[in-house]
Amino acid sequence: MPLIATSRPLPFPANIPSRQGALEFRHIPADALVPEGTPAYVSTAVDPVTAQMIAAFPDSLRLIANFGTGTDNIDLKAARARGITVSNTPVVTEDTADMAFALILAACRKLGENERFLRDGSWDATRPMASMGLRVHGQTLGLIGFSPIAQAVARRARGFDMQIRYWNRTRRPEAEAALGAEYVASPDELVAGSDIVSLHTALVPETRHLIDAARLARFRQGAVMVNTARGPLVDEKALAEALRSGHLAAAGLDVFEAEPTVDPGLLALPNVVLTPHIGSATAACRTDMGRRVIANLLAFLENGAALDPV
Ligand SMILES: NC(=O)c1ccc[n+]([C@@H]2O[C@H](COP(=O)([O-])OP(=O)(O)OC[C@H]3O[C@@H](n4cnc5c(N)ncnc54)[C@H](O)[C@@H]3O)[C@@H](O)[C@H]2O)c1
Repeated sequence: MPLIATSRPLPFPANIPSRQGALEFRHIPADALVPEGTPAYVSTAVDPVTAQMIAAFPDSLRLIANFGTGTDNIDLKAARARGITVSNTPVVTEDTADMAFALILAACRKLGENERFLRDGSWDATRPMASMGLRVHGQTLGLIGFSPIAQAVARRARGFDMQIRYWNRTRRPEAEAALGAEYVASPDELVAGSDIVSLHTALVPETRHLIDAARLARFRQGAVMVNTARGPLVDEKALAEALRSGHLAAAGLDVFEAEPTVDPGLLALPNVVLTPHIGSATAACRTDMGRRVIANLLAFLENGAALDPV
């Protein structure tokens, strides 16, 4: 019966058969030793798998199956050095794109702020022009990164008659033509020419603080920024300042620099919509992700190759 260590208790069914017998999932806390003989470790995107943990894994452990798409929680270099395969669950694209679009709409149309007015009894049909929301349809959408999620956002934006521009470290002519998107050569040029900017790059050392104070200064006056990718892509303190000064009209954030802590400066602002990293948090998507973790485990245990190696 293969023992599969997990970084937290996971609601997997008890009797998943494999050629080596039913899989037995057992939560092993980060500071405890994974037993010898364990072939795989399942992590979730919010549980760090550090170099120290990887060094302490038994020699039998050959696969880290991440329950999530982003693998920045795992020290990939340390895994590679020990010859451990890492897999992910790239089945969250459409749900996360829905979330990015929900944040675009919520930030531009001030959904959070307006709902708070209604709930606290301040319904006021005569509110001044300055408190009005921003138009979404027909605006210019700038995508930072042309990842699968970015392209799914672009498909939605077409239905809103938006002009789509993107910057990616590699130009993607085919996807660009299919989506009617315009390639822009630098992030600075992209933010300077977009009404709404949405972030979609992976978090790697080169993309940390891709959006810092200097780049925020290049955004259009009154622009909107949405981040459903990873918090550390943005210098949160600089973003809070840009929102406080009004240089940015609004933001929508699903991810944060030090989750689950949110910068108090952001919490204090009315013009930012904040959600607790729920890009993939639909019941259907989480079910798909769980199935994909199991499919990766079985493929690896039975055929020696994961379906979704990173
Ligand atoms: N909010 C959520 O719940 C949620 C859900 C899924 C994914 N995500 C995040 O969304 C983002 C996009 O995910 P995805 O699956 O579409 O794509 P991905 O994670 O495969 O990222 C690919 C993108 O990152 C860019 N990239 C990689 N290395 C780079 C570098 N050194 N410099 C510049 N760009 C670089 C690539 O060019 C590409 O555009 C990721 O950050 C991912 O972690 C968030």
